[in-house]
Amino acid sequence: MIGRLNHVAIAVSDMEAATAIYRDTLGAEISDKVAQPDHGVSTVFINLPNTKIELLEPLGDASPIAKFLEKNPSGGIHHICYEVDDILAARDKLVAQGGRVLGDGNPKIGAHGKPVLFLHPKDFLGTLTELEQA
Ligand SMILES: CC[C@@H](C(=O)O)C(=O)SCCNC(=O)CCNC(=O)[C@H](O)C(C)(C)COP(=O)(O)OP(=O)(O)OC[C@H]1O[C@@H](n2cnc3c(N)ncnc32)[C@H](O)[C@@H]1OP(=O)(O)O
Ligand SMILES: [Co+2]
Repeated sequence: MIGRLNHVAIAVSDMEAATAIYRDTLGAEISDKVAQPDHGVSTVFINLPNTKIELLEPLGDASPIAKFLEKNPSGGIHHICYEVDDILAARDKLVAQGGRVLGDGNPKIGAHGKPVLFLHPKDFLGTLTELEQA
């Protein structure tokens, strides 16, 4: 079902400090910061030869990453994102196997303009898992 690793997301409380680490210390090229109001986060992407790193900073009062950052104030790996050829077929198959899709169960448009959905971390080895339509 799953295909390419699209991105690994890291939650951060200070985006400027985080981008400085990737840009200045690790020598990576970073994207502009983009507000994603439908997702309660702001994002910066780091394009690597084989995948991407997504830096996430809370946006608004009800950010889904707020509690994670309370527990991990210096930041941490928040989720991984796999591409799938057919996100609705993947969702239906996972739900039929007892997997929990977060939110209302329907895909939302993600940071790359494609449908995404999230799977509960307790069903996937303690790892919050995002699926993105390829
Ligand atoms: C920019 C758009 C998009 C893209 O295109 O890339 C994005 O990436 S948006 C990214 C942000 N959006 C989301 O994360 C949406 C999905 N997330 C959620 O619905 C919630 O964050 C959550 C996963 C349901 C967690 O909710 P929360 O209220 O923060 O915590 P809970 O108390 O309900 O947590 C229950 C349980 O799960 C553990 N947990 C929580 N978050 C994670 C995590 N990121 N990785 C691993 N485990 C996680 C939490 O510790 C609790 O465990 P126990 O303490 O053992 O009960
Ligand atoms: Co993501």
